[in-house]
Amino acid sequence: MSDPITDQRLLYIHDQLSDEDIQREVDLYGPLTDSVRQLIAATLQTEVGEPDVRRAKALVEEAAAILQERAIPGPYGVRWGASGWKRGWGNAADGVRNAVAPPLTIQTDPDGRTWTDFHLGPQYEGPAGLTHGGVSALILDQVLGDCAVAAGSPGMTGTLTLRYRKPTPLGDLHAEARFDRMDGVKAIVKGHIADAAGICVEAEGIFILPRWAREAAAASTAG
Ligand SMILES: CCCCCCCCCC(=O)SCCNC(=O)CCNC(=O)[C@H](O)C(C)(C)COP(=O)(O)OP(=O)(O)OC[C@H]1O[C@@H](n2cnc3c(N)ncnc32)[C@H](O)[C@@H]1OP(=O)(O)O
Repeated sequence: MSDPITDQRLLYIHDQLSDEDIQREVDLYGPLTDSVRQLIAATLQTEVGEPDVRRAKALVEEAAAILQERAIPGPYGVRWGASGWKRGWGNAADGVRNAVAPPLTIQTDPDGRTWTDFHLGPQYEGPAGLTHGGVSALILDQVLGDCAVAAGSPGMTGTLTLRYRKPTPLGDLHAEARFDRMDGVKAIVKGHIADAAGICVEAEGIFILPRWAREAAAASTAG
């Protein structure tokens, strides 16, 4: 018997929610996620005294207990409403309900260029005062992956190759990607992260629709 926690296919869910219901959820959970994001930065930056730290801890635990009273048992998955509105709200890079996400708001131009202007706070630090290299990889994985989707070739990341050309500061940054070419079932996408002075990290990604999804797509076309 399949288990929704371990069988990825069961986490692609068509729940038929209306756009109005989805918008209500965005309006409810978006601000909650922003508050938790503020909390993460405040936890890192606070210099208040011990009693206030202990009081804050108790309040955070109380909030967590309220939210856990009724909760899904595992990942959020990817869900679609009745109109096709897609919600990857658990996504670590751009999930509406994921306070770990910077978050990214990714846009695609008519010519297929996919891009985002975003801000990295102190919680994304690696080297002193600079962006963690793994966080750069997270962002580029998402932006390049969305570019593959926009090009009509969605897929899992098979290979992501990065070149860290110069240190990436924290703060205001820009990432973008362009579809390069298809090589059989592999979509090749290239992109970068830049600060105001230029490119910090270059990336090339190979995105592949998993075999099970290719077979399902072929079966539905044949049917
Ligand atoms: C359904 C869409 C979902 C979109 C979600 C986007 C989320 C954001 C991006 C991510 O974070 S994805 C998470 C990180 N990636 C993974 O966890 C992927 C784990 N690996 C896999 O699931 C499979 O290995 C993979 C889908 C990448 C390939 O499996 P397949 O069974 O489809 O590969 P197959 O053996 O049929 O090979 C097809 C072609 O791809 C090539 N290939 C396979 N794995 C590769 C790889 N890892 N890198 C580069 N090329 C690869 C393979 O050589 C072959 O090339 P040729 O057609 O030229 O012969």
